[in-house]
Amino acid sequence: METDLKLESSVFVGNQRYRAVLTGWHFNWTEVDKKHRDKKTISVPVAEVLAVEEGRVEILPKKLVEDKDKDFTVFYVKRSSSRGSSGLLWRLGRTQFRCPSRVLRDQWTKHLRAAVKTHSPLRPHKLLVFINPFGGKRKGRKIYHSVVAPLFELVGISSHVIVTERANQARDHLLKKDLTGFDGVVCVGGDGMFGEILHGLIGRTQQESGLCENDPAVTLQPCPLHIGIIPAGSTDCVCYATVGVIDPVTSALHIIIGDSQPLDVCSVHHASALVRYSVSLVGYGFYGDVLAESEKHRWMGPLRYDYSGAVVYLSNRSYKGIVQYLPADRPLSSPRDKTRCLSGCSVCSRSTERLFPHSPDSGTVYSAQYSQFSNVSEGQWVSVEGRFRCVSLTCMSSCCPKSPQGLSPSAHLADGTGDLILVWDTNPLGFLKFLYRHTSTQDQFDLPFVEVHRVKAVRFSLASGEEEDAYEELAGQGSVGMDEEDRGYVETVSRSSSQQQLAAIGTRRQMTKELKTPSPFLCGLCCSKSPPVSVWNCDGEILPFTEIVCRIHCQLVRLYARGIEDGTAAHNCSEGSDKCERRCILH
Ligand SMILES: CCCCCCCCCCCCC/C=C/[C@@H](O)[C@H](CO)NC(=O)CCCCCCCCCCCCCCC
Ligand SMILES: Nc1ncnc2c1ncn2[C@@H]1O[C@H](COP(=O)(O)OP(=O)(O)OP(=O)(O)O)[C@@H](O)[C@H]1O
Ligand SMILES: [Ca+2]
Repeated sequence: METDLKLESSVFVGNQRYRAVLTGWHFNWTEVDKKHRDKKTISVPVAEVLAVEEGRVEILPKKLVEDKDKDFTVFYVKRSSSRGSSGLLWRLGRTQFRCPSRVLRDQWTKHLRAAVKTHSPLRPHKLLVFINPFGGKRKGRKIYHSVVAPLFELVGISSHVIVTERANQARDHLLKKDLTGFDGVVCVGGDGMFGEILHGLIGRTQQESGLCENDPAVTLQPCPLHIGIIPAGSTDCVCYATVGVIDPVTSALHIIIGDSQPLDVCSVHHASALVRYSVSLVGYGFYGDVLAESEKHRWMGPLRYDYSGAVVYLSNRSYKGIVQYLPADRPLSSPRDKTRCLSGCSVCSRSTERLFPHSPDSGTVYSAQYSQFSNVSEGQWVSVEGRFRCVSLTCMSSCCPKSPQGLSPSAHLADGTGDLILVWDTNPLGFLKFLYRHTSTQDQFDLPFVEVHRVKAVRFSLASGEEEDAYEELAGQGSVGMDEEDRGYVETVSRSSSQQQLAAIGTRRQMTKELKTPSPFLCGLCCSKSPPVSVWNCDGEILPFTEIVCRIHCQLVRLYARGIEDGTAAHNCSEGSDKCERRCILH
């Protein structure tokens, strides 16, 4: 590997003379202008140089190369803020340079290309791309061919593109077909399509490692292939929460430079069998009901969630259940610490160090010890029982355009924990307040009927006899009137603990009764009886079981992303500074 990648010379950009410097992590060019003292420097981290081409090159509307002799063109990542989103938009920056001689031009192209190789080792050469032609507004194919493919072509990425013809085709392909030579898998679609890639890659990796996915106690093997998401779906929550914007160009550029964002994954089990994996939401009650309702209105497209959300809200349901959770070990953070997991997050970096102690960059030597689960004793589980509006488990903030801070604004993408949000039954206005706070920066956990815990596993069961009662009640629905308990009280909470836990954390038994005060305008809908059981929404899929066990697996997959870049954290990256690594935001 070439070590001396420094180079400095005069160059021209248009008619203006510049001093160009390649040093360590950065490529800078500064205007040489005697009149102005404030010299303008443009500084590009080498890791964000996309391509270096001989000549004056343009790629749109089609590739054009002129003046090949003393010229070279540098394509790089250019940032701009995005109104209404958490992160920054990335665009293709391009500068055409003219050198005093061809020899110098050749030196520049050679040195820049070598520096790029050294500073971004994870750039993909060959990608497997799945396009869902029916996702979101059905624009997947157009988005890929008009926006993404030209960028991949510019940087020389070869891609094998499969336009899916049926659901689960991408998952099955990844489970069975030869994947030799691919550096990563890209999905063009929404969260459902991402879910297919997630299941295919995790399943394939465990098959090849001889590991059993059914047992929640097994430490799974992290996937070697990176996942890229080109957003073209309805919610695009995974893209938003890992990039900060929903923008195909930004996502394509993260893929091109080989950014790497590890992601926690939750495995969901029922009766000793794996049911599904989740990265954003495992939700019972409100979110399960919204999903079930929305399936009836698929024709509405992305709007179906708002419509179904309103219908379900107005039906005013709550459900009984027993929730048990394992609190996170030695947590470095808390769901209410008001911090946010942003690009370069120190909490997640510490998890990476613990998980991969011998190779922080490549993540190949996996320390199974860190995420041990099998030696957990029954007494470590905390148990709560009662009636809930919703029970949600999220491995990350799950921010999305509907909720720019997310279900749990301080959750981390890659810390090996999830946040369990328990919303106890409450009156309709209280629940509306809780939902409404998701749309602003107001704290949705600062409500008396909401609690949140940082956890590594969760179990959900129906109260004993509840399941049979549930079926009986369902069968008799319509003829069964409301009894006193259902009518009079919305919050009947009983939290029980196991013997050992009583000793460890003290009694957590509590009974709260609050008079139900339905708002008059909701009467027609809200006074009908809740069905006895809800369904689980697992990243937008309805689970076929009610009683489940969930376990969070630390950093099981890696995405071509870097977490949300905070535009407000811009710092001045001075010319020639080697201290600013590629994590710097705006220069
Ligand atoms: C008053 C306004 C309240 C707005 C409340 C907004 C809360 C939004 C929280 C969004 C959380 C998204 C979590 C991500 C889940 C994804 O893995 C999954 C797959 O794509 N998406 C869904 O399941 C799709 C789930 C979609 C859930 C949408 C819920 C919409 C609620 C609307 C409530 C309206 C109340 C109106 C009262 C008259
Ligand atoms: N060719 C296809 N025909 C039908 N369904 C498909 C096809 N390809 C993929 N799917 C399925 O379509 C579902 C939705 O896809 P996707 O996530 O891309 O779009 P979406 O509009 O965001 O939907 P959702 O809101 O359910 O995530 C996925 O679960 C995927 O399994
Ligand atoms: Ca997490």
